[in-house]
Amino acid sequence: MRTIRNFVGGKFVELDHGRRFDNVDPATGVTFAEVEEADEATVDQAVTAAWEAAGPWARTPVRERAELLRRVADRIEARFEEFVAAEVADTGKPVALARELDVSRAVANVRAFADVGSTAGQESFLTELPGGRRALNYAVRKPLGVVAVIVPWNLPLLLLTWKVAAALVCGNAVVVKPSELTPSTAALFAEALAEAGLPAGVCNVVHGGGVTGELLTGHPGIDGVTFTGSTATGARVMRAVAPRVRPVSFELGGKNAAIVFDDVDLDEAVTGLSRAVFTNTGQVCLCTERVYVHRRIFDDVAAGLADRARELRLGDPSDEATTTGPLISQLHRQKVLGYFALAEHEGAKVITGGGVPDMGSDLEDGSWIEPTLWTGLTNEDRVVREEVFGPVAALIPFDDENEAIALANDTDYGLAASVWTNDLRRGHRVAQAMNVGMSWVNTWFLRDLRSPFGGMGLSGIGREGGASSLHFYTEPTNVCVQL
Ligand SMILES: NC(=O)C1=CN([C@@H]2O[C@H](COP(=O)(O)OP(=O)(O)OC[C@H]3O[C@@H](n4cnc5c(N)ncnc54)[C@H](O)[C@@H]3O)[C@@H](O)[C@H]2O)C=CC1
Ligand SMILES: O=C(O)/C=C/C=C(\O)C(=O)O
Repeated sequence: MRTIRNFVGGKFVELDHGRRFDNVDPATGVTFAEVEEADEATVDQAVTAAWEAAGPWARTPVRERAELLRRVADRIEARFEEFVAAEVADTGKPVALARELDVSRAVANVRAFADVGSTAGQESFLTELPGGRRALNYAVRKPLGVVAVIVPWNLPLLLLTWKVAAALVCGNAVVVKPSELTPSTAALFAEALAEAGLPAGVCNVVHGGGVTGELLTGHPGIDGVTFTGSTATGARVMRAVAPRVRPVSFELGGKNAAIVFDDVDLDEAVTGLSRAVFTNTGQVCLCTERVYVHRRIFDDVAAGLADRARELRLGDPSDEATTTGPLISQLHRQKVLGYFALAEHEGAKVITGGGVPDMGSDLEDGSWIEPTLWTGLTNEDRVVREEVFGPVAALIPFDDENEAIALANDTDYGLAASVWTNDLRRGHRVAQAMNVGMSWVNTWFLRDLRSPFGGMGLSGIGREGGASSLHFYTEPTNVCVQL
């Protein structure tokens, strides 16, 4: 069986402590690789390698750093299908989705940050003082140093490249910890870095779960942490870095709302909502789990969305026609099934799904789940308040715009929202009234990588993307020169 190793100081290292964990295909339940777990010494070596590489890398001209990143993007593109296969094996997601979303976005992320980083300007102000004196203020941005990058299992390569490319173009060195459930594309990415000629130690990859994560975030050599994952783990990371007061960037969970007004083109809205609820088996932080629908079209939207759910093709992820894979693990399925039971206990009417599908003998040990829609719930119910992170949504009627806004904003999260209407003014007005980091009108998950991305409330701290990433991954020193 293949062994996935840690990448430290530009090399894959073999550990002799014997601690390994299984890499399981969630579509079949079959273990197909094993992974060496990074212990304290390995994490320390990775941080030390990063620390030693950080100075020379920061002094490398930004256009050279950007050029190197473009070579990394070329290497991912050259090995595109290998990356796709690795992502499919780790996550069980359909091959078409891995191509269209995960690996394409990885290439785009790396190129986007090469561009953003190498074309960024700096702030400057001409300061005019009483008596005609003048001064020039300008800010020089410096990398943080060594950044810990901790990413989850739902979009493993997309999220890894989103953070690593931005950190590197800014002149930081990084230590990345992918999820223990999805280590494969991080290992391939390390190979792509070496092929592109990234100096040893600038990017290191350590494997493991929460224990390895804590060794990394608690390491005194870490100068900043960027994390995507659950709110509970985000809080633990914050506690780990608090004694050394290091900057954090957190993109956490969501309980995202869609608002559907009665002037929509029904077919178009239902198609968009179906993407928003079911993409990646509902395992995207941006996925919609609350759909507020104008009462006049409530039954039509519910019926239309239920039809779309039934049309999804669950099956072998390597089949080009498959639209929907399993959940990431049996453990996660137990959590989602717990919410199915809770929804029924809270009085939900299940309009489609609600259980475990019969997938036939080859896939029966996978963590499959039925796309599920509920009506009959209110904002008081726990399933309407807590993140499920599965292919589920509650549909709730409203009577007017103000009520819809109040219902959508009635949450402790604040990541994303979508508004569906053909009234231009209402679209802008309601999108702006959402207490979220990202608000879409008549679409969902349409991304411009230069835009700020992140959430408020329990959904996170800070923004990444475009200039927001450059701000997080650097510290400005303001210089004031009297003229
Ligand atoms: N993007 C998102 O919004 C995501 C949300 N989730 C939510 O979180 C729930 C739990 O999923 P998990 O895999 O347990 O997410 P998690 O937040 O615990 O895991 C994310 C990453 O953090 C690492 N990690 C875990 N404990 C850590 C610690 N103490 N210090 C540093 N790193 C640590 C994990 O190994 C993984 O790499 C899901 O059911 C879902 O609701 C999960 C993944 C992504
Ligand atoms: O488009 C992006 O940059 C990110 C999308 C999704 C997540 O961050 C997530 O699911 O965690």
